[in-house]
Amino acid sequence: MDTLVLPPLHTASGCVRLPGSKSISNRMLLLAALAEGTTEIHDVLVADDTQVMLSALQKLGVGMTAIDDHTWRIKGCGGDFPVAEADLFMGNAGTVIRPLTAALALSGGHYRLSGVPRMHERPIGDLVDGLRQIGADVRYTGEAGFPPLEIFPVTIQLAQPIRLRGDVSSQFLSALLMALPLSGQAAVIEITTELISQPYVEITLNLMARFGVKVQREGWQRFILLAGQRYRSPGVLHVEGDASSASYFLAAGLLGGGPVRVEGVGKNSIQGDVQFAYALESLGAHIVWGENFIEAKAESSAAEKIKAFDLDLNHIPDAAMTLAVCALFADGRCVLRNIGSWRVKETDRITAMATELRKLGAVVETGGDWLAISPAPALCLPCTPFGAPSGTFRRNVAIDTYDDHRMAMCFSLAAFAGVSIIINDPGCVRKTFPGYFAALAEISAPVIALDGPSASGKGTVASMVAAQLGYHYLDSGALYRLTALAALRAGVALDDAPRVAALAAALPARFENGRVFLNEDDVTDAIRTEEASAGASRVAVLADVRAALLARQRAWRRFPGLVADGRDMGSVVFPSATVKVFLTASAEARAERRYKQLIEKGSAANMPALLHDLQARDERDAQRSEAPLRQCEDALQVDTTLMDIAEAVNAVMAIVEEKLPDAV
Ligand SMILES: O=C(O)C1=C[C@@H](OP(=O)(O)O)[C@@H](O)[C@H](O)C1
Ligand SMILES: C=C(OP(=O)(O)O)C(=O)O
Repeated sequence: MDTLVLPPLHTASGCVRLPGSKSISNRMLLLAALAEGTTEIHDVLVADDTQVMLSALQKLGVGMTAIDDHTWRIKGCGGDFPVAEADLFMGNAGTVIRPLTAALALSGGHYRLSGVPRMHERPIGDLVDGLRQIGADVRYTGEAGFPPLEIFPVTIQLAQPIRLRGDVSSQFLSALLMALPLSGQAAVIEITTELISQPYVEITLNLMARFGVKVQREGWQRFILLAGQRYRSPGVLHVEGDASSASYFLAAGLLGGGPVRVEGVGKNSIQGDVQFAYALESLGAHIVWGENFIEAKAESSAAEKIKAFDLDLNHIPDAAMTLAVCALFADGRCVLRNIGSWRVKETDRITAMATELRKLGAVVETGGDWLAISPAPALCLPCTPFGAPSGTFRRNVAIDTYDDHRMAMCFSLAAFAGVSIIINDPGCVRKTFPGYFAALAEISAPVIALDGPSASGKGTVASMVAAQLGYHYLDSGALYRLTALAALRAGVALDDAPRVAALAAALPARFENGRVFLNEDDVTDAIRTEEASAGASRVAVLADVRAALLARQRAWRRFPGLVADGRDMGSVVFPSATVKVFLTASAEARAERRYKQLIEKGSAANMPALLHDLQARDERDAQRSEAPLRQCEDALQVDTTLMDIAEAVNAVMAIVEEKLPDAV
């Protein structure tokens, strides 16, 4: 089995661009297929659950074109699927099997729907009961009440109100609501129980309205659809960022100090899971709402535990799991109520959560629909940005994830206790967020920023420190050299900022085993020539180029950590770096090192000229308006004038040991 070892995490800050919402993506894709006209949907989630929907629609003969990974053009078929008989694979996607069962039951075809073994344990009986009341012929081919299913063509009759249970999953109501307009008849749904997860039904009603179908709602008990309503394409649609996925980063903002900003959802989101932010506020987070972002940070900079809570979380069943892991950091017993639906999701989440939280030392009580968590005294830590005590709590605990993406994602947050956590089968996040761990690393993986003037030895020292720690290594100067080389090779003038920046943004660069490639071309030596060096220094003054390379450099921040060397690592690229070192040496010492290097290579060298060049370069680097070379206030200086390489590495390692003891 694959495992991921997360290092102890201490701080989190930065910005995460959220992937598209699963709930919105799958609804929009289906409604676009059921509509008349062509719909272009942007920012569609790329993950297993949406792939299941796309593959099913494709198999049903719906006309679909991928404009790019995230953008689909769907030619609606008005509910009349071109393929009238098919076997469809539903994976473990509730947002696919429930709505498609209803839509196919009304479509007049013959279909078989099956999924992964866990899908065959997830109930669908209430939906099938509802569909049978209108004459649908849906049969269980395995155990009654559960997929797999077989659907036969019939004539639908909507004489009576449909009586539907709403206490197992809201997806049954959403599914019926989305399918009923296909009948063209008037319809009434009466909910015979409490309706859980209500905000998801609001998403359904909102998106149906965008496709031109209105539903009258009387409380959460009666839903009325007038006859003759048909879905019509609204043209172009955008999917919001996923609010459930946002919960992990917002929680990281609280546990790791923050601020952490998620982009793609904001105060006008149609997803109920944005209400997670209010719950987090009651734990002590400071939340800022924007039009298209939410930001979280710890309320106070003093060492404080987060506040214990007792909350009804029926409205945010998915994001609620994130709160269960936050409870590890609370100052008392926390209770999560009204979460019975957890038992029938990707796994029995109440049991799974209790089992894994106990491994971390928490005392956990469970009921049919609730969970209470009393953190182990050792895990009752002050918020870790302010320094976690070490050595007293369980480290290297292996967390089982039960093929449940949310188990993997929310337990990653336990690493903010300053302990390393092993996530078993981390790939299960592919259900809704394949890039989750990369995104988490970008805001939380430890960074050691090593800045300094040219020839200070920072490249050699940084790569040796990275090797000792088992960290990744970013040679940011190489990116500027690569950009210059790419421009020279493409015949682009080095001061043509827009064109050089475009090259930088799309640089087909690879770093492998100490070699550097542009496409398939090994350019390790080519980027070290005088021409490339001079070019690098020219393109590095262009603001557009620096901006284009910023995201690329930040993407280097991966677990277990990063050593980054350059001139603006601590000031611009990784301002929240845990360790910042300014590595310097007298101009004379640096010129002498250069001189020796050149002589060793058999090149001609002239000491006074080298010294003059270095001083001129220092001056240029310090004076430039974009990210000038300077020592950050929070950086420690290491002067290597009188040191050899081993001594310089030791000096940096001593700082790392002090600031990041668990890395060494
Ligand atoms: O309709 C939806 O998009 C969803 C509804 C919720 O399920 P329940 O209604 O079963 O709680 C939620 O847990 C699921 O991830 C997505
Ligand atoms: C419950 C979930 O998924 P599904 O859509 O399969 O119900 C979930 O994503 O947490």
